[in-house]
Amino acid sequence: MTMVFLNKEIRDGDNPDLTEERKTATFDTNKMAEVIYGSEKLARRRREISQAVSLIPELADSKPLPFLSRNEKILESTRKVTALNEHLPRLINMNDEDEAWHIHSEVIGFEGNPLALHHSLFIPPLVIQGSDEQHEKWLGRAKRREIIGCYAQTELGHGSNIRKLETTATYSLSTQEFILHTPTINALKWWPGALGKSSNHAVVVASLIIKEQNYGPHLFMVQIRDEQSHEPLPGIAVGDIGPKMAFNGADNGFLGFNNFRIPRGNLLNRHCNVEVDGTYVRPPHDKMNYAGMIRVRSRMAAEQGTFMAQALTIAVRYSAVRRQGFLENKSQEVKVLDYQTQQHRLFPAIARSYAFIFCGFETIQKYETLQNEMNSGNVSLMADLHALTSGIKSVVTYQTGEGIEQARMACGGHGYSMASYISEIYGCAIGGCTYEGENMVMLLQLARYLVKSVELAMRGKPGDLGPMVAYLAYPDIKVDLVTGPEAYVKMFQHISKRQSIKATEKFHRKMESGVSRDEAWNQCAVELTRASRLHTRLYIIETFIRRVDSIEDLSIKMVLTDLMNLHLNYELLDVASYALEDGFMSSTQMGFIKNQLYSSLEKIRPNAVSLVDSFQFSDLQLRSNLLNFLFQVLGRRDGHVYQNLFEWAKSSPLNQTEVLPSVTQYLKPMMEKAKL
Ligand SMILES: CCCCC/C=C/C/C=C\C/C=C\CC/C=C/C(=O)SCCNC(=O)CCNC(=O)[C@H](O)C(C)(C)COP(=O)(O)OP(=O)(O)OC[C@H]1O[C@@H](n2cnc3c(N)ncnc32)[C@H](O)[C@@H]1OP(=O)(O)O
Ligand SMILES: Cc1cc2nc3c(=O)[nH]c(=O)nc-3n(C[C@H](O)[C@H](O)[C@H](O)COP(=O)(O)OP(=O)(O)OC[C@H]3O[C@@H](n4cnc5c(N)ncnc54)[C@H](O)[C@@H]3O)c2cc1C
Repeated sequence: MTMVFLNKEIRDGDNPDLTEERKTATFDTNKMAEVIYGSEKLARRRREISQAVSLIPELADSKPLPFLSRNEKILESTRKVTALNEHLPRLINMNDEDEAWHIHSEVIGFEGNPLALHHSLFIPPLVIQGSDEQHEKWLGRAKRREIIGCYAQTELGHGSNIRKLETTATYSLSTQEFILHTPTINALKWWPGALGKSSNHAVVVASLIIKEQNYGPHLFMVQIRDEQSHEPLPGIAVGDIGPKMAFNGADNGFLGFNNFRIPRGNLLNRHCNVEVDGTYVRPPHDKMNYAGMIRVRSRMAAEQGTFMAQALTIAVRYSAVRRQGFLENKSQEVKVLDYQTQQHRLFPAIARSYAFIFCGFETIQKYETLQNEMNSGNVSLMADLHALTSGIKSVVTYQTGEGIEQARMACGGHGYSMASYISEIYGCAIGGCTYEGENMVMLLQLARYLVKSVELAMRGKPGDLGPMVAYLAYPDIKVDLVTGPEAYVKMFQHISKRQSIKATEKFHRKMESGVSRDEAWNQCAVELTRASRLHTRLYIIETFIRRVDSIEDLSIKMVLTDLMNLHLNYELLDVASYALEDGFMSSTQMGFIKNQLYSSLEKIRPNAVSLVDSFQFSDLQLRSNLLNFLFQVLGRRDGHVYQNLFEWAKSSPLNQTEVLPSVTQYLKPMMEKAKL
């Protein structure tokens, strides 16, 4: 059986415009996939999994998802995820999180499903915060999916400020239980994915109260529904919070407790504990209970890079088959991908997708190191990684939203149709600006770290700065951008350093003028968030350069160098005003950057389709299902867009009858009345 991804193997039936694009590539997409996903084995496994899934009819969508009601979406996503469950052990390595993620996104798409958070937010905190005994009790059951869980932290009244969560877990000395209680409407848990209708367990975050003292947010394992009847247990109110911008195949929920009792052993107590007599045993780090959030944020760069890559695959392929307008040759309209404006819309976003994925691999590895260190009691890396991942999650989610929106606009009218699938990807990805820490809030967390680092540098202690911020103490030496990437890094370092120092100095001046610390912080917050973004963008650039440096295959290195140069020039141009302001960058350099950018667009043009093909998303993943639905969508690999759009429209439920009730009940009488 042939794999459907090779650019060498060009299928006869493909749109000739796309075939032509694939022939111009200077590299092999399978080789590029190895670089994107980390190794030959990982890339091959993804292809094998996609191939295997495409051969199992019950894993295909039974209808185009946008035509389903909310109830149907939940039913359909649950049907698919439970069918998938049956096949999983045969299709993937069950201990491999990346394989699990890949296969779920193949089968489920972006609509969400009632088990998505079971694996990403219920099991991980149990692993991280639960003791061996607690693993024994719940982990096996959770992994076997005997129980379904979610992560219930956010409340109606509080999401960002976790210290003010109002759900209480009060220790009862007499019964050695915790009493969970929701004192007000505001204290209802609100938002947790899969809580509304599907889960029967939840990791609940509640303020721990012992002898009237509040010890802050802690994690508790709570059974919320009966395992047989699935009815909520007495003392529990639970339900769905209604439709959302996206994720409508998932049941985000609310949850309230009325003096609901759980055993003392349900406090997840690997790192902290409440002893029988109510003695509190502190964790080794104050924010140990937040470790799970660092984990999720550390995965967001790669995740969001992949979301953007999917939208770009759709937009770039479509742009290569969409012909409109003329350039020099007036006998044939051009592919819209030949317009410089179209390239400027799409190619920098392709570069960012690659950059985010490369950066993501580094942050995931950093988290794994942290996890190992934490397991042996060393929490010294937590602050650095919290700062880094706070910045990264904020920058990548925002820029991914921008990139996907550009991809949609680049598809013109058809991008606005749900047949493009881009709006669904956008709805899901843009949620990332909010979930796992609202972006501004997280940028301000990184800013705390930057301000402290600048203060250290100011106090003449550059040796105390961690490697990520060492540049804050570097001297300013002008650079010649012609010399290559290192000069770009130095220019970016100058910009980032200057903004961090400016924001810190402003903060200090405010306090010196008598403004309180908190108020001064607020009055500098915009400048502080700017510093955080610049620092993070610098970090992403550095990870991109590191990755390209490490590549041995020459053809891959050359095209990735083009992509990296595009990224460097695009990013620097975007923030150039910071360096022009103090004369660090000259207007001649500014002109150089622009010219480099335009020349990068030209260099990338012949490789554009193959750069997105290299992500190796199957048509199923892009909701262009090969088995059941030959008529979806814009991003299909074979490029046959128009006839499939027509089939898509014909399948709309509105077209199942010629005359709708809206006409007979309202329009017809109106027109009749007008004739009288
Ligand atoms: C299956 C495939 C299908 C494809 C489709 C699907 C795909 C999408 C995939 C997933 C998406 C689906 C669903 C999304 C699920 C979302 C879940 C959630 O959102 S869970 C809830 C997340 N909530 C948050 O993130 C809340 C954010 N707030 C906070 O983290 C804290 O409140 C905040 C802002 C950090 C402040 O905490 P606070 O206790 O008040 O601390 P201070 O600000 O006072 O800081 C004190 C010091 O502590 C340091 N700190 C803070 N946090 C940490 C930490 N985690 N680690 C280490 N240190 C930390 C802080 O820096 C301060 O240090 P200094 O005093 O400055 O030294
Ligand atoms: C799709 C989705 C899935 C989710 N899944 C889950 C889940 O599974 N489990 C769960 O527990 N939660 C979940 N959440 C909730 C999510 O984590 C919170 O919505 C998020 O942390 C933001 O908190 P908030 O809603 O309180 O926003 P708010 O904090 O109310 O934000 C509103 C505005 O106030 C600003 N703001 C707030 N505090 C500050 C500050 N200190 N400084 C400056 N500005 C500030 C913000 O920047 C924002 O502009 C989910 C949310 C979404 C959208």
